[in-house]
Amino acid sequence: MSDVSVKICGLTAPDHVRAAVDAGTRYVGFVFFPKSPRHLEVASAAELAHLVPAGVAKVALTVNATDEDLDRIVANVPLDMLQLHGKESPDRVAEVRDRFGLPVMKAIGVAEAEDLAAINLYSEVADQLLIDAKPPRNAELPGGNGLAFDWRLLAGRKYWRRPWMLAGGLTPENVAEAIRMTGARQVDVSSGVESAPGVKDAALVQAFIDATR
Ligand SMILES: O=C(O)c1ccccc1N[C@@H]1O[C@H](COP(=O)(O)O)[C@@H](O)[C@H]1O
Repeated sequence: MSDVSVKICGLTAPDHVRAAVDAGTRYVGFVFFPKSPRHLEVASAAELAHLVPAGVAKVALTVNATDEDLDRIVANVPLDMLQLHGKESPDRVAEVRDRFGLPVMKAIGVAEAEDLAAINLYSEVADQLLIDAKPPRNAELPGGNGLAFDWRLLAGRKYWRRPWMLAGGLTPENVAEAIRMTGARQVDVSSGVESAPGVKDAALVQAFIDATR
């Protein structure tokens, strides 16, 4: 299970960044979605991004963002990747990738086997895929709900065409089992390392990363 890369998503304060970096994260995620308790204004995200050392990738998470939204984020926040976590079509993913010149990770919600078809579809246009639990109907947030899906759906299917991350309801307690069952080489967590919505807990962040090793 060595060399599993971790993304700690939804950092909202400088001490969150320090906790994630000190614990050995490979990616940090900044959320730009006003309904989320992890939402950041562009200026705050820029301040946090400047605390991230080289070697740790800075990811902007957006949901059905317009070009105007993305222009503002990309112009002001130093970034390494865009995470598209809404209902962006394959054409829109390709368009964002071309227009902004950054690698794009497309989130795919999974609840049942038929949802996996989207993985091949988006593999044509995205640089990475994030395989997350499908949000409940009428959920306020399309992710960050602390919900897991049935990891058995991914068992034996680890060789997708693109690098992928496992997400959804991961915690320090269950991440080792999730990696074992799915073969994931990258994992992403938000609410599972928080003491309250939007508040990352340094001990939980450390425990999560330790549990992936
Ligand atoms: O974290 C959020 O607030 C969020 C908002 C809107 C879309 C996605 C969001 N988070 C992403 O969802 C995964 C899973 O979250 P969790 O670990 O189950 O809480 C998270 O890693 C983010 O990439």
